[in-house]
Amino acid sequence: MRRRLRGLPAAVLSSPTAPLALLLVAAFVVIGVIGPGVWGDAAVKVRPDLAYQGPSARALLGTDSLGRDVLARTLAATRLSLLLAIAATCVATVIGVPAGVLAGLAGPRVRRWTARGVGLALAVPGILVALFLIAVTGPGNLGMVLGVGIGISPLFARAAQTLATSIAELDYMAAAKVIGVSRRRLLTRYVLLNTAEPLILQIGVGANLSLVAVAALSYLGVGVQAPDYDWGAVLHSGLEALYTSPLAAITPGAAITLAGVMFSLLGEAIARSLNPALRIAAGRKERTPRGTPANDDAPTAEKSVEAAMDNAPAVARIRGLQVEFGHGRSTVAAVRGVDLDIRAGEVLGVVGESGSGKSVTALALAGLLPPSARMRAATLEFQGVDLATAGRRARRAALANRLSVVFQDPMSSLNPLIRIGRQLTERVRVHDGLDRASALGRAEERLTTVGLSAPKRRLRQYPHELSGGMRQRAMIAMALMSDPALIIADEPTTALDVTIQRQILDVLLEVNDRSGTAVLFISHDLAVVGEICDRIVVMYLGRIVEVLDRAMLDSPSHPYTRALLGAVIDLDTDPASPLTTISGQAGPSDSASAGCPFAPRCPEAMERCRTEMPGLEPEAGVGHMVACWARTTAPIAERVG
Ligand SMILES: Nc1ncnc2c1ncn2[C@@H]1O[C@H](COP(=O)(O)OP(=O)(O)OP(=O)(O)O)[C@@H](O)[C@H]1O
Repeated sequence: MRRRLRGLPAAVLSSPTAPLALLLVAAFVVIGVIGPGVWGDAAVKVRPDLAYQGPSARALLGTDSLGRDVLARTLAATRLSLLLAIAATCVATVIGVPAGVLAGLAGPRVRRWTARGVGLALAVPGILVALFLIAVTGPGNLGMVLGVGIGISPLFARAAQTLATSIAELDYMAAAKVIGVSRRRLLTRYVLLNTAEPLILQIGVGANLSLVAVAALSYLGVGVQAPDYDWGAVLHSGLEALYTSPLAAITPGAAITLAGVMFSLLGEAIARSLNPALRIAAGRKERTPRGTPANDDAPTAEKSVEAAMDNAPAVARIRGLQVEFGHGRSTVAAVRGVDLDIRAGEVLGVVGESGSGKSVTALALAGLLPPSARMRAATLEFQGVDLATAGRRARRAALANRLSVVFQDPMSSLNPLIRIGRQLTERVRVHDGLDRASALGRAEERLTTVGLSAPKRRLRQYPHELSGGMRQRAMIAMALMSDPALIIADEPTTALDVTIQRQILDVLLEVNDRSGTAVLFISHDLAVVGEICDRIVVMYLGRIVEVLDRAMLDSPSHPYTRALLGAVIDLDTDPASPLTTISGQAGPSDSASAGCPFAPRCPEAMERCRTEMPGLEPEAGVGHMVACWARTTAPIAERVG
């Protein structure tokens, strides 16, 4: 914390508008503190005979309707005006921000209803809400502050909800959930910290709105009551003679405007100081349910699956996994009865076109499905713990210690506001109870394992200070922190350039070799999968259509796998011959049909393929399984080659 504060003043000052903001803050603070004492007497001295006088030595900016010094009143009113605006902003923040953040993190139904409620509340002008509250509580500061605060709180709620929802969907939130970061920490260190910058900007704007609303209410006579006065009250007593003595109205108006500018600039400077990229740049400048068995419609044949999966111990066992999204009629079946074992120490590739359910299957295992997903599974076991029936704590403990996820986009996989060292050590400090020094020692060792140079320095850096490849290495190091039994790598190289892709794949393979960590490698790229994986699972529209060893990749059985392979370009591809394409497109209508989902695009489809879903059946070769009528009804001699 101390270290963070070091760069903070520099970052605040690095904002181009910071000098003006600080000047205004200093001026308003001084005037607010000394105002009532220094100008209080002149401000209340009534001289009706001197009403609406122009500037003079006695009253530099003229007088109001009762002959009082306009400048003295404006200066003396500073303290109360600012305090009321700040109090109303605090009320709006305390109500709006937590409500918005919690709604943003809630399930889709709560989120929808809250968004509607906030939308309705936004349609009611804040000043009307304030007038209503004042009518209930009677005129006075308390009713006005509460009224204005409540009136503008929907603005804060809307901003906080939108920001929290967008953060909740980022990979680093998912990664933090997998490693078992507590809800409180998720809220403070992940959501609030990452929404602080725009929220503070919003609070600056909200303070400006409060200031104007408070002044307007006092101007209308329902806010600050005599003998007290704020800028709204000063404006009230000067506006009558706007055309003959404009200074009486312009002076408090100018004070309101300047204070509004101060709030906005201050919000901007503070928000900027929370952005680590700017902070560091500034610093450098200075220094330098368990469900029913799924896939009822298909002969899933658990027995044959068990028979075909060899006897190696499985880190994960999935049977009859089904996942749906949406509600009512607009339901999308993303996973439609998946049976899968991930063996200890293997690199298992999952391939298939976009939308085939690869990621959703992995997310279901990692307990990271979004709230809009409905999952059913006969078995969803990780290291012997049935995740489908285990309680939340048991599930979290099982996953947090031994399962890690490396996501596609290294930009969004790490919390941008927390240093690499802290992110890497979070899991082992929370779960293994390691002290800071030992945790940092382990983090340094893991960064070395994944080939990051100067690991000590990396631990002190923020994610934006690393390149994409370095960030992905850091993600893998983070995944390795608690010696996981399984790493889910969901297209971990897609966002990287080709040379870096190769390095990241090598790191994953080395980790697998060295520590025997199983890797579930999700990819579109059959060439890469064929190169690095021991076994390959091919998915099509939410189903597994083929499981095969790498050695069998030259002679797959399923027409879809053959078509995918035909579309791979390598150095042996004849540039003169046209590329193979798979005709048609995978679509929801295919997934809804009772038959094989690939039948509409399959060159070998028979009548039976369109009406009956083939189950995953053993083929020739150990562990080779295929779901295809053309293969499983072929004569056995043909099947065994
Ligand atoms: N949060 C979600 N809400 C609604 N539908 C979703 C959601 N996540 C995934 N889906 C749907 O589930 C299906 C499977 O998605 P999934 O992400 O698993 O596919 P994928 O094979 O991993 O594709 P890609 O390779 O493009 O990532 C798709 O039809 C997708 O639209």
